[in-house]
Amino acid sequence: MANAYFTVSQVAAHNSENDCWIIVNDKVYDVSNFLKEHPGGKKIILNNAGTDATKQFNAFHNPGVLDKYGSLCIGSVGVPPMEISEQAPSVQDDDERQFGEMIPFGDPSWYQNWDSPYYKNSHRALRRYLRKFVDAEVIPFAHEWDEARQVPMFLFKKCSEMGILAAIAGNGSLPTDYFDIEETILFRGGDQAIVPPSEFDAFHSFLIFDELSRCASGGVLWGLLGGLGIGLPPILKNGSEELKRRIVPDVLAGRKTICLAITEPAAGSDVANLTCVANEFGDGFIVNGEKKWITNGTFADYFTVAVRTGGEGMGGVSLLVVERDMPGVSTRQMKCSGVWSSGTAYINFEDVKVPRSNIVGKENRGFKYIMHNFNHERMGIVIQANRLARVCLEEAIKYGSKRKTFGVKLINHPVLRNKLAHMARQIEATHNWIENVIYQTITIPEDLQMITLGGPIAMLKAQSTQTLEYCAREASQIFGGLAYTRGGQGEKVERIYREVRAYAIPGGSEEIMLDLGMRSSIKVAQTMYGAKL
Ligand code: HEM
Repeated sequence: MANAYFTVSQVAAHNSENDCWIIVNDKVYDVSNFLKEHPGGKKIILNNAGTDATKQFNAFHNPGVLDKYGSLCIGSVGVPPMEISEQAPSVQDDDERQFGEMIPFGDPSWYQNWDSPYYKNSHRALRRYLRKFVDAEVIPFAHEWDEARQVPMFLFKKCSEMGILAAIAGNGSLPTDYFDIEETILFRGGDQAIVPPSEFDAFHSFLIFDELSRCASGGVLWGLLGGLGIGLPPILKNGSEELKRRIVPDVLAGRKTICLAITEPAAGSDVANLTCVANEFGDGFIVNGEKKWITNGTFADYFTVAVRTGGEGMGGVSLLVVERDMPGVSTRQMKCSGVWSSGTAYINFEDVKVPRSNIVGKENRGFKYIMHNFNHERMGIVIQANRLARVCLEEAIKYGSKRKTFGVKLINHPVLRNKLAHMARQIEATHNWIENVIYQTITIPEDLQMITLGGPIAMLKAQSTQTLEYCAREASQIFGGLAYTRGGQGEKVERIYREVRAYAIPGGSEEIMLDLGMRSSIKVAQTMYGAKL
């Protein structure tokens, strides 16, 4: 029926409460049974029964609403298209210089006709694939999942099938020993793959985070990738082969989930002072302590836990994999301002017996592994924060182009354009810095990266979250009351505004990031580049 075609006068005949059709964007909707459920009321639709209500619809909704109510669509206005015998030539990948909706600064500049040295056809193909997925399968449900405080498990499976879980865990390389590349949508088929595995690089990982972040929900992003993105890499990098074989394939297949448990009620950014203790016990450890604000902790099967196995300070810290079904593990979901669907947990370990085979790498080397992981974690936060800021700008421009005050569209008020310009300049500056750093992660040897990139990445984190805070605030001002209510047209901006702190604090607070960034950069300049300071 959705392929049916109707004339305007056919639609006009359905204009009563029991038989009510409307046209929106050339599609015909039978809303007869929906009238009583319509959140905006029945009358307002009935006033437009049988007519083209596109203009009225657009004034009150985001276009995405219709994706969710697709079942109401019964066809289109007009006549069926003629059969085309030969397929029209498609746009060549190389020609895809324009991609997306062309809202100014609503996408990175290489989507909007600018040249870039960083991206190839495989990046363009990945971008196309992810956009379709996020538009159809994530954005329409983000609000629902957030309100339910849970990301559905089928999404893990779906992301595994695509190859996204493996791509994120590998951070710039694919952990091919632990998943079957030919089972994934993105990487199967060798050179013919959407992303040929031999071409996979850190810009593909960047794109995955960036495109997924268009869902405008830190809860969904962290719910899906927050635990895996930081909990699995230390195991992949430092764990014994036996530990990796036991854990990694299940997590990459979306059958099991993992999280990283470092922060404690009294130890956040000062990791070296953590108190959760693992004492030797037989051929293993007995773990006691608390962890707090642990992303995915509510549902994770595995916890990569920072524990004290030695003396005070950083030299006494190890990483240990604790499993949910080990006696003495309990978790409870915390009530946070934002990122509701990410399963943020408070965790108790009470006399949990953990076999020695679950230690990650060497005993008392955990601090180094954590520090190494931080660059990766922070870059994930940076990329998400900047896209969320971009979503705020995009939403504000779209809304400002339809909403009028005093007879003038919001974007035609200089005072509001000024806000948009300040948002755009910060987002673009941050984006260019991100690309520059990512390029260095490809060109600089890995052991040097920790030394030379640690400082800039720390500062970049502060840069991106301050940009996010600014954009979320200014977009909220532009949306007015709509950004003060959950759901509806201001849905994305309202949610992002609530999530700013979830980006500005974890992974290192802005204050610590800025100080660390400068301290480390001065040291690198003196010791490596010969600056006489
Ligand atoms: C297929 C047809 C329609 C669907 C599926 C639909 C769906 C919705 C939904 C889900 C909401 C809640 C807010 C949101 O999520 O955006 C809403 C609110 C609303 N709708 Fe509709 N709607 C339809 C048609 C219309 C039409 C034709 C009009 C006006 C002529 C209209 C006017 C409103 C108003 C005034 C609100 C309240 C907005 C607010 O709270 O600020 N709707 N609608």
